[in-house]
Amino acid sequence: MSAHTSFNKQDLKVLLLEGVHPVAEDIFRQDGYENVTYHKTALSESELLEAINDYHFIGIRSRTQLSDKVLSSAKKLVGVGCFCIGTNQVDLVAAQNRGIPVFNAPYSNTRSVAELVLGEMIMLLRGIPAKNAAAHRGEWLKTAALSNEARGKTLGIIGYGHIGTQLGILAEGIGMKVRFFDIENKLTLGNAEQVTELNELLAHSDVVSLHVPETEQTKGMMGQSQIAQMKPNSILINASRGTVVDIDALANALENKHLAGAAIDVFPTEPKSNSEEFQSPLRAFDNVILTPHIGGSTQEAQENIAIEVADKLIKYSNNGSTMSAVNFPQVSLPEHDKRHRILHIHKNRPGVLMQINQILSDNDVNISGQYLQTQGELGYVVTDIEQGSSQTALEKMRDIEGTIRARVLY
Ligand SMILES: NC(=O)c1ccc[n+]([C@@H]2O[C@H](COP(=O)([O-])OP(=O)(O)OC[C@H]3O[C@@H](n4cnc5c(N)ncnc54)[C@H](O)[C@@H]3O)[C@@H](O)[C@H]2O)c1
Ligand SMILES: O=C(O)[C@H](O)COP(=O)(O)O
Repeated sequence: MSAHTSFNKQDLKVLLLEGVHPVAEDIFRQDGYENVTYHKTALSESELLEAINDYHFIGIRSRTQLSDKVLSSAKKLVGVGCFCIGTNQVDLVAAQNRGIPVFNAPYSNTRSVAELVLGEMIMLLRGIPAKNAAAHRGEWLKTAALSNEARGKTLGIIGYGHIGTQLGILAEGIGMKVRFFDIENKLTLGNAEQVTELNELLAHSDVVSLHVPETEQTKGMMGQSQIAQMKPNSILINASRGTVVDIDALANALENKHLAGAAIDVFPTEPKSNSEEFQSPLRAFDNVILTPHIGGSTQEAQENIAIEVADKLIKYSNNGSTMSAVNFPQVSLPEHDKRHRILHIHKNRPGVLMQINQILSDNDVNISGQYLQTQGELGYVVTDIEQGSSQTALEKMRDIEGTIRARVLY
């Protein structure tokens, strides 16, 4: 990674929230970013509105809401790092319109979620949560009623992505039959079987586990009628996003004993901090495992995420590379030692590249490398030039119609 950037790294301010693993702060500092502020908690909207204007980079997890309103106050913001998988807490379009790439860690905590769900599935099939709660109250529920082995049971996975596939393999390892529903045609791993109708999956699964992202289609996808389609005495697990399951419908199904149990890690509304009370109708049920959105919260996952996302933010800051940004044209860039690198982010419209090159030609600037990528409404041109009049060229490029932002690295 080049040690030279147009900004003095000491002047670039980094805000890390929600107790991201401390190795992220170490990585920034080791790369020369001395101005790092670390908070263990999320900031409220009003706190963010007050603070964010000072920062060039922000690192968050799933709690911090980077809305259009918050981003409009973030005048200096260069990049956002979601130190998690989900990016639904960020208004990605608003960030894109401001030329701010958003990075995440799409894989690092997936194994942790799959392992948790496997454990919950075994516990629920044996009726352990209810027996455990009763024992804590002094009751002795020694019975084999509604207590089953996982072997030979059917697991229905909804969303067969990074987590769903790993869960499928782990479940097959203990002798379960795995079926899945996904909107895409997926390569099946092990002996898993893809089904084309959600209702069919629901009707024949002993355990249904959700691993979809939060989208318009997945919001409320497990409502009253879908839960009613589930096999009597089956189990529902949700460690994806809280909006995917209708909690009141689930509570009804548990109340009338249609389901044998559930494990829920994510909720439509979650406490903003560990000191806020957790409210949910599911608290009434001993046969429900309730966890505070910790599917990906293991030491291993959090450290790997911190390394991955901090590296992506630093690479973008130092080098302009946007590989794996979720809302931005992706450009993988070589080092630019001994050259100046101009980054030009603009609205995707014809003629911008031509104007950039005209400016360089008019200023006798020799291009040594050029990269263009577009995504939707956004265009990103990176031009490596021989050292010299990059600042003059940059000023002129900023005047090109449709320019969102431009900066030079040297
Ligand atoms: N509880 C936690 O702490 C925790 C941790 C990590 C991830 N998550 C959540 O889990 C989700 C899944 O993670 P992943 O890494 O497996 O994601 P992924 O993108 O690898 O897989 C998601 C899968 O869902 C499928 N899908 C999308 N919409 C669908 C729909 N309407 N119906 C059926 N399938 C659909 C996609 O095609 C894809 O195969 C994340 O988006 C995140 O919200 C939660
Ligand atoms: O999107 C994710 O990776 C999970 O929901 C975990 O979020 P967290 O970092 O807030 O625990």
